[in-house]
Amino acid sequence: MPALPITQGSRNCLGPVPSRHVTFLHSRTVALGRYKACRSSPEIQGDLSQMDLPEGSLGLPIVGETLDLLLKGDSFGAARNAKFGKIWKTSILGSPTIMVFDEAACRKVLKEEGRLVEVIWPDVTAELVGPSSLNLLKGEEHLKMKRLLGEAFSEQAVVALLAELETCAQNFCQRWAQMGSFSGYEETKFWAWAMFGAAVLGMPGQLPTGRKLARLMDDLQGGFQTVPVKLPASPYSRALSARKDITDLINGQVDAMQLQDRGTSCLGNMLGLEEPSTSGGSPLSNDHIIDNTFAAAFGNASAGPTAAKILQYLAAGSRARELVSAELAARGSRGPLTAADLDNLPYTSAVVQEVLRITPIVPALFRRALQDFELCGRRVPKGWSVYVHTGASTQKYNDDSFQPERWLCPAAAEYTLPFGLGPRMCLGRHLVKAALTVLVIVLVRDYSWVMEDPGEEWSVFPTVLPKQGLAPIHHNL
Ligand code: HEM
Repeated sequence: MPALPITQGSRNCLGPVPSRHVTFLHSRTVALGRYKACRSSPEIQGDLSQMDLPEGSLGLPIVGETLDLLLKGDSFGAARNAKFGKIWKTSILGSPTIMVFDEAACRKVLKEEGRLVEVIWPDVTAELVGPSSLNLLKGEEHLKMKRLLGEAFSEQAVVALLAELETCAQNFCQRWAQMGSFSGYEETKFWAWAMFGAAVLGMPGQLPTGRKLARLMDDLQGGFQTVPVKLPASPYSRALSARKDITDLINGQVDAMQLQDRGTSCLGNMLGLEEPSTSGGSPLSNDHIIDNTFAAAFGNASAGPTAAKILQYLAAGSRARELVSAELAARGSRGPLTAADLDNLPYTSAVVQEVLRITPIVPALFRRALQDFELCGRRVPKGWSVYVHTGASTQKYNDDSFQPERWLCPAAAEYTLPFGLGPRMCLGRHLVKAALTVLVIVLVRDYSWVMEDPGEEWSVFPTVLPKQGLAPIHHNL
């Protein structure tokens, strides 16, 4: 995600910059009693000038604490959490920054998008994702487009895609069984892109689709992690060339849909959308369709690593696998999956929630303060970066336990915000939850596998990914 500082780009689900998810700041240890609990809503106050900034240090002039961050990686945030609590200041990657780990404060900041804070993206986002993408739209324009696109990615729209999601999951599970052993991280990436191809673009949910989109998206995302120099064969030129190839691919799908029928894909749904207007609606412009298909693709970059956790936690012998298996057996359904199947599998749904919670692939969201405001009794100054560590209370990488049961109790909603909150909440959440649930069902119902290293750790800085790629996994029928 970043020409932004490494961290800023990677943030949002978003995928942009998925290979630079900012995770080093998570809270392994929390200093109790060092911060004022954030109970009040973040209010703009008449005079905040007397209010203290959060504790912490801005480090050296210009470089701030960036070198410390690069040297210490994951422990950079953990050490400061232990010292300063759930809100502290630093200066990294050229920006004075407030780090927010308090769950209630995170929720409040995200809900105040557009009033107290706004999302920040690197300049190259306009070229790589597109100026009409949700990521770059702001204020009313963003809300209007989000509402409209919400119809193309709604729960109802996803129900119409269940057959495609099931076929795609079956294709990959069969492939993995035939492979005997494979790299879980790489293969779930291909699954994620084939799933995206099928559900969003109306392509076959098969390996060639997954491989092609994975390669193009790797090149495109590389554009966030390099200097934006357009020399032949430079990584940035490769990113722009990937953008062109994907645009051609989307246009090809649009032409085919207009000639035949729109089908049930999200792209087909977008073609049927009309921009609200007093003089009768007009179809969504081609720019909006293309750029928001890119926004969705960047979002989808988190789906593969999330699915990799399914392989890790539902391997043969795991308790979660036994309970999913028992739940599926009790339902006895063998025909194509239906919305009712997905609605009536509480433990299986809890497994998906837990897979999204543990080792979160999107651990922080990046904002800029639009004005001075108060948070947890401290002042957040206008213009500073604000890193919102969603689900911070549960981010204990490699030191956490997989317990789907936690989602079966009433307090479940407090555990994490895997899809963010407020106006910028994930557009693809219904789709990816359904896709992950279908993958869990097909895998556990029809296959079994063992992990060579069930306890394989995940690295968290600069990217959230399994240290050995979850390899190899041995599959048997
Ligand atoms: C496990 C997979 C996913 C995770 C964890 C995830 C997470 C998130 C999060 C946390 C945000 C909020 C970003 C912010 O507030 O700055 C977000 C936004 C977004 N996501 Fe996802 N996402 C996932 C999959 C998807 C998929 C499959 C799509 C589309 C098909 C998608 C499309 C988007 C878009 C377009 C936005 C931007 C929304 C806006 O700015 O209004 N995401 N996602």
